[in-house]
Amino acid sequence: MSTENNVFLGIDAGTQSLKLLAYDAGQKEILHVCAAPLELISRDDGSREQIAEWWLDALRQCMSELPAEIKARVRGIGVSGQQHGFVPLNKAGEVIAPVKLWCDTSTIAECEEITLRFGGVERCIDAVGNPILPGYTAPKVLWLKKHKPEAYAELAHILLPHDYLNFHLTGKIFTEYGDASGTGYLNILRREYDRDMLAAIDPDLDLLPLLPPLLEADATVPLGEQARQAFDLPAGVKVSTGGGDNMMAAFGTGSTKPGVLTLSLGTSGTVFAHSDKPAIDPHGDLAAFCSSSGGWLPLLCTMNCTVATELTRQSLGKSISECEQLLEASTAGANGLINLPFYNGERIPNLPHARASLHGMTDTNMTPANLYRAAMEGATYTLRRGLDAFDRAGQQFTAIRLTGGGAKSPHWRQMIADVFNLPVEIPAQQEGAAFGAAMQALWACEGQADDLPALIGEHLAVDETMGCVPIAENVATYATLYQQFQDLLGKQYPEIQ
Ligand SMILES: Nc1ncnc2c1ncn2[C@@H]1O[C@H](COP(=O)(O)OP(=O)(O)O)[C@@H](O)[C@H]1O
Ligand SMILES: O=C(CO)[C@@H](O)[C@H](O)COP(=O)(O)O
Repeated sequence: MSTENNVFLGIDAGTQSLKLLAYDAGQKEILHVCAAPLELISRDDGSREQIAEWWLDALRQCMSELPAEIKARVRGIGVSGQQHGFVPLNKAGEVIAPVKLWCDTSTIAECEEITLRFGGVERCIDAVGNPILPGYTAPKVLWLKKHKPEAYAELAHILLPHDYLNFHLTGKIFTEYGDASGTGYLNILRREYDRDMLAAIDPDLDLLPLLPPLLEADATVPLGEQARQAFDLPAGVKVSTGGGDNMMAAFGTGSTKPGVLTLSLGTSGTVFAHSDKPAIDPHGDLAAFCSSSGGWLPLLCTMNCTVATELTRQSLGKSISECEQLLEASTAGANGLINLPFYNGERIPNLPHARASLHGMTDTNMTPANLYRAAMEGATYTLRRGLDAFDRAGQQFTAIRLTGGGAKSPHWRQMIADVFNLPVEIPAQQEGAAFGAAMQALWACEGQADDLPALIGEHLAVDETMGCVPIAENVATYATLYQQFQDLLGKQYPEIQ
């Protein structure tokens, strides 16, 4: 089928903003990108929540900015969403509680309870593929039962953020394997909901009927009439299944075939690669997720990526460009300062109780430049542990595709190349998750399911001017510094060894 003039929309509901991207598949051109910021509710008990209606407000705002001539050419929409959030709906389809997000660490007790009932961490990993961690959806469901019993009594549907946006667009409740694999209750080996895990979450209620049906990755659902009218879109628009933001970034960076390592520098930091078979990490560092293209997507996620750089930047009262200058004015190792950046606990390493700490402070190194560099280095070293995990699994890579807001920083790009000792490539289409969602929509709506990597290869370009290669001298320095960071981590948190 011809893609001439056809436009595909990618919607990415990230933690800090919702973005809308319009891609002209015929001209291979991004026509429009806009974003609406999102607030975050943070409490000292580790709660990190958003109100689902905020995402709809943000979507309405972005849609209202999309020019009518582009809207008229829209054929498909793909939705990317921050993973793991629990959107509880009642029978009427109304959201009955604030959404606990991927970065919420208030459910440590619930994780322990579910893990114990299921038979221990090893059994969770062996049977289902993943341990039960505070970021995942499973403990959030038990948390609602324990902390908001009135809401739990009304619970009729358990959705994820991107499922909820799809529900708003289509009027239909469904999900897909990628995002569902981040719940903790999808058995990633059998690719079905795990009844034993559901019983471990709530032994008193059969949760299975509350879960959305799983659609295949290349399925589509018609845009609902209500959304079509509200957004002033043409008839015949289809919505693809979408997926978690990392699954969509896999489309947007080319990690839809083995051998391409993607690193995302967003609120969270992630390192992931496509796998044609289930990839279970016995250490539990790589989450055994499914992809949203029919395969699997082993992934390491840290909760403190631009969280670390942003908190430091804000406390220094500097702009992003001033912080770039601070990086210029500092050298590898931040003159001895080391930041263990666990501001609201951490997913990997699994330290939900941890708090950030600064080490090696002297009367000469406490400068804004060293503080900012140490935050960025700490966030980078925790991601470097992802490459170690892929090494242990026998997967090697020749380059890194970088995406997420932090990829805009030239100094961070060079730091990644030096710490990972791999060339860094920057996709020309920079909004990896939103572009990936548009690519999934193109793939599914135009019936081009046969050769996804070829389709991606046709549309995805690498920006040759923005890439960088490791600098030998820095690689050697950072190898020593990374080892120092690892040693300090082991000393501070012996439980992770
Ligand atoms: N040049 C830069 N240097 C460092 N961080 C940056 C730069 N540009 C953007 N960012 C950070 O990127 C983050 C947003 O990234 P994004 O991937 O959009 O996040 P999310 O998807 O989690 O909402 C913000 O915290 C922002 O400060
Ligand atoms: O929890 C994970 C991955 O397991 C996070 O990557 C979230 O999906 C949030 O993404 P961003 O808002 O940082 O893009």
